[in-house]
Amino acid sequence: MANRNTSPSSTVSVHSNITVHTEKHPDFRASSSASPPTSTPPTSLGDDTSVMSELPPKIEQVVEQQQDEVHIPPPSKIASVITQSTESAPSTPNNNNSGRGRPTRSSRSSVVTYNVQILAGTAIHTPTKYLETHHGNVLHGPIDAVVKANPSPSPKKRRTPGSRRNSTDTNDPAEQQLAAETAQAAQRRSSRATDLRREALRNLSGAGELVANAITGGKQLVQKTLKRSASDSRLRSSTQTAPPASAKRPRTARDAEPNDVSNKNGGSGDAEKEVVKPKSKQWLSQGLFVGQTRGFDARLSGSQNRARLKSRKPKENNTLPLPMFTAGDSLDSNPKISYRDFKLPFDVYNPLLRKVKVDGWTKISKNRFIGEASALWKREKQDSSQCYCEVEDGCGEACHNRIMAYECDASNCRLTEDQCTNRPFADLKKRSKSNGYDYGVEVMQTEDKGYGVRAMRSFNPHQIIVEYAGEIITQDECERRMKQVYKKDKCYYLMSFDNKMIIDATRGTIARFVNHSCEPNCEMIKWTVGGEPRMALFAGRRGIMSGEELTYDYNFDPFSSKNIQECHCGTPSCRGVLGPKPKKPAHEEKSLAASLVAGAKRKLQEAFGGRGGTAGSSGSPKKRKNGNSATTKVMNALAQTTAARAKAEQEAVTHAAQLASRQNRAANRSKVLNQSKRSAGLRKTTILQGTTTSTVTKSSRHATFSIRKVSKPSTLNPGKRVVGSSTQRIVSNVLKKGAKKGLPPNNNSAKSAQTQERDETPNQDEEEEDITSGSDSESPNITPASLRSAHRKPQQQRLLKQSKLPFQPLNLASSASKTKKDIMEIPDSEPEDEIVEPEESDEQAGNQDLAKIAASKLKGKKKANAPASRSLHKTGAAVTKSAAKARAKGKSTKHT
Ligand SMILES: C[S@@+](CC[C@H](N)C(=O)[O-])C[C@H]1O[C@@H](n2cnc3c(N)ncnc32)[C@H](O)[C@@H]1O
Repeated sequence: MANRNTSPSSTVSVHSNITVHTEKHPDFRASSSASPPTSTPPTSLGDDTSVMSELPPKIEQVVEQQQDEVHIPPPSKIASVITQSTESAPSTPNNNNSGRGRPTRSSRSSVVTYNVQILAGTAIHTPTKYLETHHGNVLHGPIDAVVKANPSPSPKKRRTPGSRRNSTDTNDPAEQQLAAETAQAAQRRSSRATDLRREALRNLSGAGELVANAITGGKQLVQKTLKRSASDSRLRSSTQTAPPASAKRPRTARDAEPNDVSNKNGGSGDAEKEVVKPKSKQWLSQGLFVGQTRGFDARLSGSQNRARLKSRKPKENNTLPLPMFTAGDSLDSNPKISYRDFKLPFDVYNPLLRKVKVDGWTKISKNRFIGEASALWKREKQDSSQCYCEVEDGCGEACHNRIMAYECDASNCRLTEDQCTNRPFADLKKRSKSNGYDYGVEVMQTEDKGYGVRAMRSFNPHQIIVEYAGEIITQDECERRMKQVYKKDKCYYLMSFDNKMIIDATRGTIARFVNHSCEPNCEMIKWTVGGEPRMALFAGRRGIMSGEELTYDYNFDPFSSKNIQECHCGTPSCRGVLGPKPKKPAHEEKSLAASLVAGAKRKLQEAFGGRGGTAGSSGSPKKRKNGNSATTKVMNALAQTTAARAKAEQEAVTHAAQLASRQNRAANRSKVLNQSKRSAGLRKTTILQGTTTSTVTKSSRHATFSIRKVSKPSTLNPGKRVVGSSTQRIVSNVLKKGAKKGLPPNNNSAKSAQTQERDETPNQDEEEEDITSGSDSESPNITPASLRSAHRKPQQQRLLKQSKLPFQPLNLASSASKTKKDIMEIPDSEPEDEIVEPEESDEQAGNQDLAKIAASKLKGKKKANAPASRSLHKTGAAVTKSAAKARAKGKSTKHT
């Protein structure tokens, strides 16, 4: 026993304390080791010597025989035997000292303990593998039958799973296991009985007859039990070579395969063949759908259906194969196919909503006024917006409301809810009523930014994601909370809102958890919904993929340096802190159009308020407050203005040159025309013949061609004094007078002036008098382009802008007055350019006039600038008023 093998594979029991000599049938050695580790605890008996060695050889033989026959006595009988033996035990010499407290070794060994589970065969925790190893070779039944069934057992050979399968001839592992377990249970019961019997024998070693009787009785009992168990069909089937599984019909042909093979190899014949035959599907032989295939169309005839079936192409499989099974293979097998990256939907790769529980977050879904905020909130209606979109537009990108960040509703949009696509907050409301994936965001735990929010679905570019709502508080309340309530907090949920109020989302929507990023994927935008401002998080221009963390740029105002926080957004352009966005240089910020508008404004200021943008900007307290950035802005603006001015000057010069060449060409043409017309003896020419020839010639040209064209200042030839009393001069006079009277310039006066001109009054004084008298005689022929163009204020502005002349509102009067002056400056050498190319439109004509003015202005820029502004103020009430208005406007703009 000292060298006893205690390993689990040992065939010697360490618990039963019985060593059975099994020379005859070494295979049976294992039967004594049936008791698992949890069975009867070891006693001190037999540590040195085998009990069996003390047994008389006769008894040992009996035991051997008993074992060979594998009789299992019922436990109750055995117990009675054991009781008897223990009762008789004190009479044995080993128990002599029982009266002195601790009993002797041998007496202690006689105290039998039982493991009821083992005895009942319900101890299922013994590893099956262990049991298989040790009890697989136990045979059951009468010896004769066993010997018959196993004529030449190979005692040393261990059973492998393969060999076991061969012996059972089944492939169903469940059934194999069931059979094995049943067999093992039976073995356990039998071996336990044997063990107990042996123990009983050992205990009764000195009991002589009693023992012999007991054994005999026990033998009978065991035999009876064995017979009973042999009659049990399950036990019987477990010991038979044919597996119990074979009784069952296999479900598939594959299941049946091994049996088929065994049949081919001389298996058990036709009966078994039938057993392995797979189930055949039962088809309907009657009823409505008999004979119809899946694609059968009842409207077609049989042959048509067949033809259709034949012609049908195999359906293309559009289902996305799961990448974990196929993507790799596909990539390897077909390198020609190009694949694109994709992401699985959030609910596929992350199917469960993660409910992160956040302490101290009271969720509210609507803005709530707190304290004074409600009283101080300005309730007057916000600026309204209206859209005029058509149904086809659907309030798309061009929708006025959308551009102005106003939500469309019945009051400001003609489209219905279904037609209009500019109702983000209404959409959000709908979404919030559906499931979590529709709503689309959830709180997550980030690595180093605390909580965050991630998308559980994809969002289109600029689609609304979630509203930022909370408590609306005043600035005072905000300061109080910062100092008192949130003193120790690291995270703030405060956001500037409308009416100088603040949204505190400490109690608010999930949007409060959205973290900052210097390269964000969302934007926080204020919208006007039903006349009220509301903040919401919108997807950026790239849109959002499911699973992405949502971020926006806080443009954070830390209030004090104490609150400056380190940024962990980890983007390449991270600014390092949760600070405000650096201001972009003005030229980057503004579009070309915006800068042009700004330039025009500046010029307005120059014209009305003083020279240069610096003075204007310095007057702005707001800009002064802004410090460096404001200065930079002004400097940039100045640089821009200078550059634009230089460019415009260049353009004006070019334009003037073009005009000059055009005029030359026109003059040449007119010479030819004049010659032919002179010969025709025109009336006007005759009238004017009393004056100088040259005058006649020229005036006749005027008379002939200038009825419509003369109005252009450029067409006037100031070199000819007589002709100097041209329409323009008259117009300017009329306008001047009108302006002096405080009258707005009107076409009538201009027209009357031209009517006068039509009469070709030779004397300028006369002319002027006539004009003063204000003859209103109208001529349908007189619609001078110059008058129309002169009335086109924007046109003038544009040209003036080009020429960089100071802006002149109601420029008509001043330009007219100056025209007169300018005309005087134009040298005589300028020929009859009044005969303008007939193909030119009125507008072009006007342009040319103004361009000419511009060109002449450029000649003496300094000179021109100063009187211009002066004349502006002098020109008349209308001008003064508008100038004052414009100036006031410019100033007020600065101050806001
Ligand atoms: C509106 S809360 C955002 C939710 C916050 N992470 C939380 O756990 O409740 C703003 C606070 O989040 C933290 N935070 C947000 N974005 C961050 C970033 N990019 N880096 C570091 N901290 C950030 C800052 O502490 C900040 O005060």
